[in-house]
Amino acid sequence: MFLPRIVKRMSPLLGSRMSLNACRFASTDLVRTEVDDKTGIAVVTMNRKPVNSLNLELLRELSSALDAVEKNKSRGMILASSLDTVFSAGLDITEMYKPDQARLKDFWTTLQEVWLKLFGSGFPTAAAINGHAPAGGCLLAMSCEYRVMRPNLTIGLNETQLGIVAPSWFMSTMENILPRREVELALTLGKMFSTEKAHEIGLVDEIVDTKEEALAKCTEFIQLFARVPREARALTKQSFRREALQKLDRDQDLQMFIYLVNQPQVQKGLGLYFESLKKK
Ligand SMILES: CC/C=C\C/C=C\CCC/C=C/CC(=O)SCCNC(=O)CCNC(=O)[C@H](O)C(C)(C)COP(=O)(O)OP(=O)(O)OC[C@H]1O[C@@H](n2cnc3c(N)ncnc32)[C@H](O)[C@@H]1OP(=O)(O)O
Repeated sequence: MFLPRIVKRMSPLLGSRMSLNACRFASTDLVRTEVDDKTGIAVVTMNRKPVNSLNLELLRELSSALDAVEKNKSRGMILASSLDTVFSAGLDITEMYKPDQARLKDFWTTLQEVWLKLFGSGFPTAAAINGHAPAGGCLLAMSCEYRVMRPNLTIGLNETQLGIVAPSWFMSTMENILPRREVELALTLGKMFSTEKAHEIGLVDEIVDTKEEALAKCTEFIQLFARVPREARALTKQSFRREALQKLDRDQDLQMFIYLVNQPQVQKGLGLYFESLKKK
């Protein structure tokens, strides 16, 4: 259970430029939320070693962090990772391989919830992609309004490479950024883009060398909205994203997921993939 701890502290996060700003922290082991008092922007940092794979607990805490950002009326939110080379490895395969059925249901429902809150948020969002972002990691980054990434990393929806199918709302999220043709190719190939290629096609907005620069660029993006009336901005964003949001029929999607994941050939594929990751 996520219990936000709100305390005043000096920010160690953004280096010397921001170190004098007092921050409010609402943190757990898996997700750290820090609101800069000067900018009013919350940085939500995923912290699940070794690769921020999204298990039920991490998803629950992300969901609570998004609620806290909304409730605190933050000016915006930056999603980041505490890890040096991985933003998020996507869904935790162990949640889907030989799953406990009740937990599997909870897991998928919580993932839906996180996406609905992040993609559908009224506040501005940006992703500081300071590491690889395959599959579910790419979904989180794409659900934000702006993406800043370090060089020589990879990002994409690689599901077909694993023998599984990205749910239609993963597809709609990519389609909110890239032209349809590009999305179809990326999805059918299960393409992982380099940072540089992702920037060239517009999947990523800026490339920077360090995490600190990524956070600074995300901050600049969010500050673009400083003079735009908050409600008007929020309703415009939500209206623009409504079609994608409304297309998700949560019950039907859950049933389809449970059915497909439990298919013997999908279980076999997930098992082989998981083994190959371990042997790497
Ligand atoms: C027809 C049927 C259709 C559908 C039904 C089924 C499903 C529907 C749902 C579909 C949606 C899926 C979305 C997903 O997100 S699936 C997950 C996809 N993720 C990946 O493919 C990423 C895999 N990981 C990597 O590529 C690398 O780990 C990464 C580049 C992120 C980092 O590399 P690095 O070299 O730094 O670390 P590794 O040595 O590879 O890994 C360290 C340990 O972490 C474990 N690991 C990695 N990724 C995962 C993961 N996603 N889940 C669980 N565990 C993971 C890895 O095994 C290593 O473990 P140890 O060996 O140290 O024990």
